[in-house]
Amino acid sequence: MALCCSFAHSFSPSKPMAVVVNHCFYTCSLKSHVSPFWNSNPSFSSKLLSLSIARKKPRTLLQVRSVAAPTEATAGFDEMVSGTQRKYYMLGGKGGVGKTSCAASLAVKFANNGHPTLVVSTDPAHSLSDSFAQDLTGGTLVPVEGPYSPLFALEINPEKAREEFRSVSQNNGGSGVKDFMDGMGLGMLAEQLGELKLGELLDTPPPGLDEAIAISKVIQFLESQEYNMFTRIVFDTAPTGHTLRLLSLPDFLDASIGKILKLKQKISSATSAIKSVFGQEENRQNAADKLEKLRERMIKVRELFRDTNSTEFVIVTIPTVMAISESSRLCASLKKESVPVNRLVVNQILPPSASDCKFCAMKRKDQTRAISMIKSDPELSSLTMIQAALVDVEIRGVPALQFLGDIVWK
Ligand SMILES: Nc1ncnc2c1ncn2[C@@H]1O[C@H](COP(=O)(O)OP(=O)(O)OP(=O)(O)O)[C@@H](O)[C@H]1O
Repeated sequence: MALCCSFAHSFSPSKPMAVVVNHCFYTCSLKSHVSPFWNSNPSFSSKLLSLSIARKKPRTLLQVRSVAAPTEATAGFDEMVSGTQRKYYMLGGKGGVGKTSCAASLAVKFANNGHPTLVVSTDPAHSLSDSFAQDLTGGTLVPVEGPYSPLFALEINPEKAREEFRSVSQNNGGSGVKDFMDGMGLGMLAEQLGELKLGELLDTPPPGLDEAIAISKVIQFLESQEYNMFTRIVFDTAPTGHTLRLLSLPDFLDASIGKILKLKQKISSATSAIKSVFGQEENRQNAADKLEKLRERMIKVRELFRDTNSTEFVIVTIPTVMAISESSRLCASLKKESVPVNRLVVNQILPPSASDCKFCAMKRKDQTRAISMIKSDPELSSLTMIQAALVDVEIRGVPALQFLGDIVWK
C-alpha cells in the first residue's frame, strides 16, 4: 500500500504522494481526507497568501473561514482578549502535541486584536523560531513581523546560559561570574554564592537551576520598563516535567537559600579561617538581607503565577490515551500548586471526511475514544475543552499561525 501525506502546498488534491515520514496516513484521497476544507478551498497555499496580504487588516482576517472541528469552548477568546490589564497565558503539555504552535498562534491573535504581546519560550528545545519562521534566538526581545499590534518574541535558553556561565567561571577563575549573573538577573545570588564556588556546583547542577535562570528572566521583565507595554504575555513552556519544576522553583530556591545561609553560619562558626573568607558578621547580615530580597522576588513570581485575575495555564494535548493521561497528571499537579487552569486544547483531531479510508476511520474511532476519556476524567472533565483540527499543512510563519489561531482560539 502506498503511503500518502497531506502537504497541500506541494501537490494537487487528488494526487497521492510517496514520501515516507512518521505520522503519514495510509493511502486515501487527500481530497476526501480534508474534504470539508478542501472542497470549498481549492488551495490552502492561496488561502495563506491571501492571509499574508491581508495581515495588516485584522478585521478581514477574522472573517476567514476555517477547517475547525466543532468547538465546545464556552468561555472563549472574547474573554481572553477583553481588558487592558496585563494577562499571562502559559501553554504546556506533553512533548510534540502543539504547545508552540498554539502559543504562537494565540500571541499572533492577541496582537491582531490590539494587544501589544510578548511570547516567551522557556523550553530549552526552542521551536518558536521554527514556528514563526524567523530567527528569534539570542535571549533578547525580537520583533515579529506581520501582526497588527506589536508582537515580540523571547527565547530563553537556560541550558546554554548555564554552559556560558560555566565557561566564564572556569576561564576567569570565578571573575566575570557576577557580570554574567547580573545579566541573567541573578546578580545577588552570584554574589552570595561566589564563595561557594558556583562554577564547581554547575558541573553537577542541582535540579531546578535551569529553571532558575528562566524564571530570573521572568522577574527581570516584570520589573523592567522595557516590558511595561505588553498587555498579553504568552509562555510556550517546556514539556510537563520542566514546567512543574519551574512552577515549584520559588519553593526550591527558598529552601536552597535557607540551606546556603545555614551552611555559611555553620562553617563560619566552625573555623576562623573560613570565617575570614566569608567575611565578618556585618557582611553576613548584609548577605542574608540580599538573599531575603531575592526570596521575596521569587514569592512575588509565585503569587503572580497563582493569581486567577492575571494568569491562566492552558493545557495542550492530543487525542491519544498517553497524552491524555499525562495531561490529567499535569492538571492535578497544577491544581495542587493552585495554578489557575480552565482550558484544555485537544489538538490535531482528524477532520471528518467522506472517504472510506480504513486507516482514517480507525484513527478517528481511536481519537473519539480518547476524547470520551477526557469527559470522564476526574481532573480534565471540568475544563473547557477546545477541539482543534489537524490541518493539512505544517504551521509555520505568521499567516499560517493566523490560520491556526482562528481554528483554536474562538
Ligand atoms: N493542528 C495542527 N495541525 C497540523 N499540524 C500541527 C497542528 N498543531 C501542531 N502541528 C504540527 O505538529 C508539530 C509539533 O508542533 P509544536 O512544535 O507546536 O509542538 P510542541 O508541543 O511545542 O513540541 P515540543 O514539545 O517538541 O516543543 C509541528 O510540525 C506543527 O506544525
